[in-house]
Amino acid sequence: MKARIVTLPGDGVGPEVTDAAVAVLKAVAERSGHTFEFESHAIGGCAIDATGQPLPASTLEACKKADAVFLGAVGGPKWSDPHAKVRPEQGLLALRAALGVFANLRPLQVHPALASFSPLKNEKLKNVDVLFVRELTGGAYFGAKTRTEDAATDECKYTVAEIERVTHRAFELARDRRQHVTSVDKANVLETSRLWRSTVQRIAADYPDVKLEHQLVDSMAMLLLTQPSRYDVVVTENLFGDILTDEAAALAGSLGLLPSASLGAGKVGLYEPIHGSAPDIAGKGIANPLGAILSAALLLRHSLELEIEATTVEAAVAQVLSNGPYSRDLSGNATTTQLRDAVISALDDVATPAFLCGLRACG
Ligand SMILES: NC(=O)c1ccc[n+]([C@@H]2O[C@H](COP(=O)([O-])OP(=O)(O)OC[C@H]3O[C@@H](n4cnc5c(N)ncnc54)[C@H](O)[C@@H]3O)[C@@H](O)[C@H]2O)c1
Ligand SMILES: CC(C)[C@H](C(=O)O)[C@@H](O)C(=O)O
Ligand SMILES: [Mg+2]
Repeated sequence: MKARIVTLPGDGVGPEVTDAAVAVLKAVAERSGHTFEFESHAIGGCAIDATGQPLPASTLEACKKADAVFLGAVGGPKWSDPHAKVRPEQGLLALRAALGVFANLRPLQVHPALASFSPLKNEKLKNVDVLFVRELTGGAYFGAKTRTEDAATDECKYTVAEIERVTHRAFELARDRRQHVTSVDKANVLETSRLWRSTVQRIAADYPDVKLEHQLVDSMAMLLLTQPSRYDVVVTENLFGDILTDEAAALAGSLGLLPSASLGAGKVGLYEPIHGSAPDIAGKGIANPLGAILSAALLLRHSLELEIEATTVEAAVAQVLSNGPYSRDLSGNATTTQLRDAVISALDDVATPAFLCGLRACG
């Protein structure tokens, strides 16, 4: 197949991990006979420096025309003045809104070789396989903001329609997994959460084969650490999902490991590792690229519908996690490019005839 992929490397370690993900996608294309065309555009702090805007119109236009968009990370201390009028993160939020990608899928699995990096004991790490479905285009991130000398507000608003569409997505995903949805809210305090809970409860009636439970976000933060294998699909609002998934990454062993796919009703998906621009390690060539590479696998699966190719990349990453090399966040010495090359070389070990044929209908 032929696909056009827009890359938005962004700031800090963003370009370093994007380079690795693109190299893996190119290696997949070479081996399976697909043609992927890449086009890079500016977003975030580097776009502010170049154009004054965190999401230049030319970047957004290119993203809307693409088959899929891959983003590294945005932000950093250079653009973090609390009084700044424009911020890199605004570019990312505007992009998510413009693409209408309301469902942010963040899968968590724990590789057995990384058990010692997790705060959990071995027994509790067994069978951890959680899919977070984070609402991505509503809530406090997108409500009205006010600021005076001595006060500030961020409105948190959700409409029924916004809750319904992400809930449907979560239940559909649960049907193909272990038929269990946990909806996380703060319904004991927040009106938006009470609307969330009643809407999720109503939608659940359309999916009698899927079990629903509700959990308050504060206790969920604890349960995620103490009983992670209890959870299958976890659906929650924007801010809670942001926080819980960084916590989830700690269970996996490093923030550098978790991927994400942001999907909407339209064709274009946005793919990014869940970590940020990691200013403390940027430019050193030591960022862990595996979250970015796994995001590329999600791109293959969800936007290009190349399931065999996606599974092959995931198997290659799993092989690297079993055998090494490991990056600094996992107590190794491997650089970002060494990890990238190790994954590409592992592709050849795990490749199946179906992968090598791609859509060329060989044999
Ligand atoms: N999607 C995004 O673009 C995104 C996501 C989160 C944060 N940010 C932005 O990134 C900037 C820095 O935020 P932060 O420091 O709170 O979070 P961060 O995720 O950038 O870093 C947190 C910690 O995790 C480490 N880390 C992150 N990614 C890593 C990787 N791939 N390999 C190894 N270690 C890694 C960092 O070195 C740091 O110690 C902020 O401007 C924030 O807004 C952007
Ligand atoms: C950079 C920031 C706007 C972003 C978010 O909060 O959504 C990030 O933390 C993430 O998890 O993708
Ligand atoms: Mg985050």
